[in-house]
Amino acid sequence: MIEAEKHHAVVLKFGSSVLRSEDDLPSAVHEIYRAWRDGAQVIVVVSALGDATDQLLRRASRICEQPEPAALAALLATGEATTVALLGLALDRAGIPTRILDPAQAGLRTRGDRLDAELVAVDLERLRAELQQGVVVLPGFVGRGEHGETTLLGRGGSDFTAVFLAQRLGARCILFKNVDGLYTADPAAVSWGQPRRFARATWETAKRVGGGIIQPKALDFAAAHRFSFIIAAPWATVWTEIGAGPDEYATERTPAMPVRIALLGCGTVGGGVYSRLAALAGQFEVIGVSVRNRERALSVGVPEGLIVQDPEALIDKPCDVVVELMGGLEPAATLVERALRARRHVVTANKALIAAKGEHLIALAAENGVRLAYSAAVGGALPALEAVARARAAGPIRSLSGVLNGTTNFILDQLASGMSWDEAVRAAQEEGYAEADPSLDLDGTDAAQKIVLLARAAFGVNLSLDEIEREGITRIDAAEIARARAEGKMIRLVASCERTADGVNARVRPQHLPQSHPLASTAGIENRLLIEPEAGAPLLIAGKGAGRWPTTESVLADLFDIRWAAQQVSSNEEVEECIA
Ligand SMILES: NC(=O)C1=CN([C@@H]2O[C@H](COP(=O)(O)OP(=O)(O)OC[C@H]3O[C@@H](n4cnc5c(N)ncnc54)[C@H](O)[C@@H]3O)[C@@H](O)[C@H]2O)C=CC1
Ligand SMILES: N[C@@H](CC=O)C(=O)O
Repeated sequence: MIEAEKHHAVVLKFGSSVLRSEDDLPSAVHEIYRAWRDGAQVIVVVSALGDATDQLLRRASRICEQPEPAALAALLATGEATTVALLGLALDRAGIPTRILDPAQAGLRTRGDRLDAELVAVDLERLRAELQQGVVVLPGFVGRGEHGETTLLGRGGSDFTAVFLAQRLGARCILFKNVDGLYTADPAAVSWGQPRRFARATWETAKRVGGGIIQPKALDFAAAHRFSFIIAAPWATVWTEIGAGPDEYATERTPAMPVRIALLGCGTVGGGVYSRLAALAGQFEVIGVSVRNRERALSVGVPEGLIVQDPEALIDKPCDVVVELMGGLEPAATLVERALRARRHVVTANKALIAAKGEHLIALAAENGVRLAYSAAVGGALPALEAVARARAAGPIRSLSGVLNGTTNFILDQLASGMSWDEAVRAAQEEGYAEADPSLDLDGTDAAQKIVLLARAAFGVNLSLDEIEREGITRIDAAEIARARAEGKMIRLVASCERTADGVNARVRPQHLPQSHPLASTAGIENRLLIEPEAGAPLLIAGKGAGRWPTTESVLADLFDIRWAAQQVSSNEEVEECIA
């Protein structure tokens, strides 16, 4: 990851070369999610998809040969507005809290030519307030003139929007392109010779050699404000920093091989993970999928040739990462142990496994020099373990409390809206929210397993499930929910733990929360976690905690982290070989 985490805020700009169609939206979501999970406040600036702007221009010219700027600006702005809306939907599917803004809401004021305007102001107060609520997505290329009219920033103007916003916010800025940085000449246009990539280049050099890669107005603005930014391809492990320089060529590395993955389990989450890995074939290669139910695997497009029945044989095949998405304690525990001993990294979403055997497996991974990653085991897309780790690094934590089970929260909402118990449970199962055995959700076991993982991250203790006092939602009915609502309260299943003089205490139980409580309005499959430090302000985080796509997002982020780390190691080895 490109140092987004060191900055409080990061502006990520996705241009038409990387968002060619709706099919590219999930890949942009992976980049956005990783930056958000790392604790950055994320502002996303988008262009129109692919050649949408050209198509709109052709459409305009079919109607009127010399269109009036007001109408043309209004028409072209729909390209970016469409991408913003579509990306908003893709982020929602992934369970990431998102705020969509239009140029007027963002206060993006311009001056000058209506079709080639200069940005002069942005409503920073509004932006900062929106960033407290989630990832902010807004259109590039479009602003509002002095009288509120739609204005455009000239072709490639989304670069200008991104650089301008980042400079004003004091944020990091990454412009994602379909090249992994600035080259001495456009690699797509050169018919002979090998253009060289810059690791670092001045604004002037970028303007001289950049051709169409960065909008000249964005470069002029950056140069005038001595503002550095990055040009990268999605999932880049290399990039170019455009700034004060001096110019420096990159040491070219051997292109990275795809990370080889053995997938164990292809149900709700495994099916989502497989379909994304298949779409990311340049980065990952699935070498086999171990399943119990062939039909389910075939239905998400796993080819016959990849389906295997013997998970042990699959783990023993040459591979880099084993992704365990079968769930339950056995055979998952035995297989994960085998994978770690064979020096495979392991990614899992299995909280039952990590709650029961985490201490042992973490030690085994360390002994074998591999990673055991399990972000998805708590909170789906909610980056709960990461937020707790950051809070702990900043100072001692007093307590944690959260709504950590999506199924029960969803069921409580369905009961409140008139559904019967059986219907509500069936709906949670059909949507893929519930555990294979839904009683684990209903009786509070799933939330208790999650609080075991969080207590380990917050306090370094290994609680056993038996130590956790727990009560689920099985005794709650619609009448009790209605009574609570009449008193201005919401019933939520809350898992919590805190340090006391006697150690760490944890519990799971339904609570009647006043509307003003930060967990009271947790809706549907949303999860929320409140982290209270010994000193300083509490932190509340939210995100979708269950379902195929939120959980897939989290598993994918673990895999991208492993890919990133592996490439750092191999490029360091290459440098050492050169020195030797
Ligand atoms: N569904 C969700 O929203 C979330 C699930 N998780 C966790 O992710 C894991 C997977 O959950 P889901 O995909 O929902 O479950 P699922 O029941 O839909 O999928 C599990 C798949 O693994 C297969 N499987 C089980 N044992 C196997 C074996 N021995 N060999 C080969 N395949 C085997 C099953 O046939 C099934 O297709 C679980 O640990 C769960 O707790 C975590 C976060 C959210
Ligand atoms: N069954 C779990 C799935 C995610 O962990 C839930 O409903 O929260």
